[in-house]
Amino acid sequence: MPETVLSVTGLDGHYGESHVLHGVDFSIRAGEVVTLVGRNGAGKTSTLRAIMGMLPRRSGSIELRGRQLISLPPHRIARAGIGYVPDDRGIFASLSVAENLALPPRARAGALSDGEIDALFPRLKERRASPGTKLSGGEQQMLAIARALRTGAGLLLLDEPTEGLAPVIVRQIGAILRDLKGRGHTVLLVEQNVHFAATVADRHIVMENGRVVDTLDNAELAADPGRLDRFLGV
Ligand SMILES: Nc1ncnc2c1ncn2[C@@H]1O[C@H](COP(=O)(O)OP(=O)(O)OP(=O)(O)O)[C@@H](O)[C@H]1O
Repeated sequence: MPETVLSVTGLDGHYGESHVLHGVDFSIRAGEVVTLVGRNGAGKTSTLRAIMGMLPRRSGSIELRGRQLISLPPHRIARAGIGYVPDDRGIFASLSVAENLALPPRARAGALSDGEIDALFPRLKERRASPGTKLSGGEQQMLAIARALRTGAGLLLLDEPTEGLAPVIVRQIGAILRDLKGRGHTVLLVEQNVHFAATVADRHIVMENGRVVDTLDNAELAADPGRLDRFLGV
């Protein structure tokens, strides 16, 4: 069995007085692509933010390859090897593609080289000198993923990478995720599009009211496509 990369146990999280995560438990093994699914407000984004140290109050345990992260600040968590692509993608509009890519330091061994980034994201190579403002939503998403990979992050957290993108671009993002999986990367993504999720992920973690309420793999999803419906309200 591959090693456990991320282990989240009894994770609680608050925004001020608002208690939004109630003992979240799950783990992810090396090379897995796993989705977090659930209704709006279920706590998916907050879970990613808690893992990155960005939720103001959090408690419980978050281990990255056995290293406890719960008390570390976000920059130390990023340096430990987690790349985070938030739902707004975090692209600097006034900087070019090349400048956006070069922004975070190459923190670790295993970082993708510029050549590898160009091969994986040919569209970005063509647009190296374009400012962030001139990029389509899909290009921004690719740039944000490329930027995370360039740091050497072995674990990627992606918040709704396909949101608002045209089907042809969604397929390209899917191909990139499958390529990354083939290279041994581990990915946790929030995904509303269950059909897309089934084409890229090994396993799906279902959240409701700040808790994990079900976990199923693709074979289970295929055998019982209605199993997610009651959680997603479809
Ligand atoms: N900055 C914030 N301040 C206060 N409460 C927040 C904040 N962000 C989210 N919440 C609350 O936390 C709960 C979980 O929200 P979260 O965004 O994690 O859910 P989600 O499953 O990612 O849903 P969505 O797809 O709508 O983002 C919700 O009740 C939400 O209203």
